[in-house]
Amino acid sequence: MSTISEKIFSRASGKEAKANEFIMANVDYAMAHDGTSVLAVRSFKKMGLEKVWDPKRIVIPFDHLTPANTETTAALHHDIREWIAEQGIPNFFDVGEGICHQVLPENGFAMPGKLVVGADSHSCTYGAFGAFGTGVGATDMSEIFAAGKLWFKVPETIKVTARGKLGKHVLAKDVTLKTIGTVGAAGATYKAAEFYGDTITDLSISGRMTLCNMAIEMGGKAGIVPPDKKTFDFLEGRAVEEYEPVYADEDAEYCAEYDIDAANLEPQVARPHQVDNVCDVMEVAGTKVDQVFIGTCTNGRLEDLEIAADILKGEKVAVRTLVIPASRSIMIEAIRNGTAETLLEAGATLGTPGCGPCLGGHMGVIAEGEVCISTANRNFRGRMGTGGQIYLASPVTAAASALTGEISDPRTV
Ligand SMILES: CC(C)[C@H](C(=O)O)[C@@H](O)C(=O)O
Ligand code: SF4
Repeated sequence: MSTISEKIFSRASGKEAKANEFIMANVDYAMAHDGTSVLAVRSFKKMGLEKVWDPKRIVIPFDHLTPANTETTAALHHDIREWIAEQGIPNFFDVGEGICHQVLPENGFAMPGKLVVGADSHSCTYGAFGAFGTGVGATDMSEIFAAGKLWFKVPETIKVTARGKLGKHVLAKDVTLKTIGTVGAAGATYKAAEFYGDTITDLSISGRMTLCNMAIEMGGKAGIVPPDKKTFDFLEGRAVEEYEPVYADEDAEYCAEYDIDAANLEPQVARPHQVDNVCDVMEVAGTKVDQVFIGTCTNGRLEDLEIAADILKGEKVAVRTLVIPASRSIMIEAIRNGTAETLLEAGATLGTPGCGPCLGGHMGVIAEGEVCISTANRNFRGRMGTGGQIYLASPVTAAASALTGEISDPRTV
């Protein structure tokens, strides 16, 4: 009677692991990006260590401040590149390759049953592939760099079941926001979430990534979709090693259960400044926006860009609209299939694959008093610029709002 998390931690610790126990687990893959690797490497060096435990199991994408925005960032990038070369870490993805949470799955590091730990809170994205993906701080990451293991408290698990076919212009992001609105921003603190129901199995891999990506926004340690044929097809020729899918037992114990009625779901929006401040789009329709941002590890995939392009085709945006593909390969595909051209012709700006203005780093921060509707995962006060207001929504709601210059229900434009 075990949950997916208990099974993954049992394998990773070499002993039967049960919720609330403390265990030492072997990490399958460890990720740090340009933002956090700096601190992890500093702490690693402080321990007086020379070589990392296993260079092949470390993945470092540069995505947060890329291309470098200041001389300080450029110098940090420079130092980390040197350390990566010194350590012989083969899985280094430099400026322009994309956002860590897109780069790892695309390159086959997120696999069913694996323990994938990242020095970034949205590492829960890897749960879309049936992995236990979770974020840790940079100091914890330095321990993993050193020894390949870390202690964990095995989380309890909540079960979220979404049923019903999604209506027109209602997307994975709406299911995600509804789930967070229902569970609450702290409702799943230090718990894993397992996602079930026909709505979830019907989601594309991209949609499942959106859902798992935001598990941390309800406090979740992980968000996991049980792997199925879609997962295995995606991983075909991509997985970097063999993997063993893991499923929960019928009588696994859940600490809470939630049901989401997806059939009657309206497009959702999270209002400033909390991710669980969720409502139907109609409640905020008409709110004037200054900027639209389509991108991030939540919604910067090809499917998201295509959905936006569908709405914007042959039209002109009414406000500045920034589109940032989540990875190089997504950008290439968007160029190849005409999506990029459609977006550019509609007046959107296309940015280098990476995090962009998501956390207020650069490339599209907003001014005091400005409003941005964004496809990202966080709308905290000041995140995209002090005094700015962020509304979170799906790519189709964001694109519809770009057309009108105000928050709009995509079913009405
Ligand atoms: C910079 C990084 C530590 C941070 C995170 O952990 O999530 C960032 O990616 C974010 O989304 O706020
Ligand atoms: S896109 Fe945003 S949420 Fe995702 S890793 Fe980058 S900064 Fe964090």
